[in-house]
Order: sequence, then structure tokens, then C-alpha cells
Amino acid sequence: MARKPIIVGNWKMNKTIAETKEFVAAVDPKVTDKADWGIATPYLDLQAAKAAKNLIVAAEDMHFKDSGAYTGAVSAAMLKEINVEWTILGHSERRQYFGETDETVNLKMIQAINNGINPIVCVGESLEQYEANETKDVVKTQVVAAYKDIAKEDVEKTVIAYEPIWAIGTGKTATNEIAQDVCGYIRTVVADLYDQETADKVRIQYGGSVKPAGLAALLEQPDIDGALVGGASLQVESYIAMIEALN
Ligand SMILES: O=C(CO)COP(=O)(O)O
Repeated sequence: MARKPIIVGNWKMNKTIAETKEFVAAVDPKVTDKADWGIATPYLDLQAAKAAKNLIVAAEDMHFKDSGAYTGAVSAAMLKEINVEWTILGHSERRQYFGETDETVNLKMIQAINNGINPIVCVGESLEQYEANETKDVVKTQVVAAYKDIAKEDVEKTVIAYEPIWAIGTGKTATNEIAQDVCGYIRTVVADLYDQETADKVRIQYGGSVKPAGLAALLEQPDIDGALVGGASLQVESYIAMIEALN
């Protein structure tokens, strides 16, 4: 089953509007059709990022309500108005620092789908859970919760990012074997929730200290269809090095 790779840079809380313009001007013309390439940026940078003709532009989060008294939050309608059609949901940093729960991630998944926004939903275990051999239980619980009330025909609009928390920003990458094992398991969870055909269509990314040099081998894994990249997506040179790694 051929699934087009999807590689998205998660900028987290980095880059001003001016820096975004500079990055997009340098990187966007280099994008090839070997993969879907994207950047997830702070809200304030999104409109500048949309100058891109080739790059997917994603938000890093989105509220689950249409509007209302939610100081600091951004709605699906606000994203749609500037033609942002993707968002990350449930990143471990949102779960850790901003009180995101499996329940709010699910509400956001539903809100995203209802508004024509494609979610990249993040799952992954802590170091403690990894060491206690709880990885599969943890990601299963997160995936099952995230997809509650998501219809089968909508699953292929979503992307699942497996990001072991112990590999984020630490320079410690999961080996390709570990990443494949967990991503393959996630696909069986989706198959159990829906069916094999649906599971075969959904794209699953790995994230956690991905670097240009490791990208091609990572994508050779049968159940890894892309990457969610933090640090290595911030510099023009390293983003272009990822594009070139797949040429
Ligand atoms: O959290 C990540 C992407 O969402 C991974 O970040 P790093 O690539 O910096 O480890």
C-alpha cells in the first residue's frame, strides 16, 4: 500500500513573522513531490507562512469550541479564514504544559474534521513508561481516545505522529526498529477500531530528534510514512537537507 510520505516541521515557540517570511522564501521553491512537506508554526506566523505555494502550513493547536470566552485560544474558523487546513493536536508539550488531555484531544479532532482541517494527532510515552514496557498500552489508550466518534471515512484525512517523549529534543532517537514496531502496532490499533483498509490508508509519522541524515532510512520502515521534526526543521539548510535526502 503506497502512502505518500508526509514530513512536517514543528517550529514550537520559534520564529517571528520576519523569520518566517525568510524561511518560506528560501525553502518553498525547493519542495519536491517526493513527499508532502510542511511546517507547523506559531499562530502569529501562519499568515506569513501561507505565502508558500508548496509547503503545507499547519497550526500547532486549535480550540475545540467554535468561539467564546477562552482567552488566548484560536478557533477552527480563524484558521480556515486564512486557509490553514492542518493542525497538530495533542503534542506532548501541550499535554505536559497546557493541560491537554485525551478528552480535549478527541474534542479537537472532532472539531477539526467538522471544519475541514486535517489533524496530525500526537501520541507517545514518557521515559518512565518506556522503561516500564508500557509503550503500547499508552499509545493504544491515546489513539483509541483520539478517534472516539471519528467516522471511518474521515480517518484518512488524519495523520498520527508517534513521538516518544524521551526522544524529543534530547538527541536520543528511537531506533528505526523501535519506531517501526510502535508505528506498526498503532496501525493494528486503527485496524481494530475500523478495518484493515482504513488502517492501510492512514499515514503514521515518527517524531523525536529526527535529523536529515536519518530520514531516508526511517521512511524505509514499512509502517512509517513520515516525520514530525522539531529542531532540524528550524534552519533553512537542514530543512533543505531533508528534502534533498529524499531526492
Ligand atoms: O517534538 C517534536 C516534533 O513535534 C520533535 O522535536 P525534535 O525533533 O526537536 O526532537
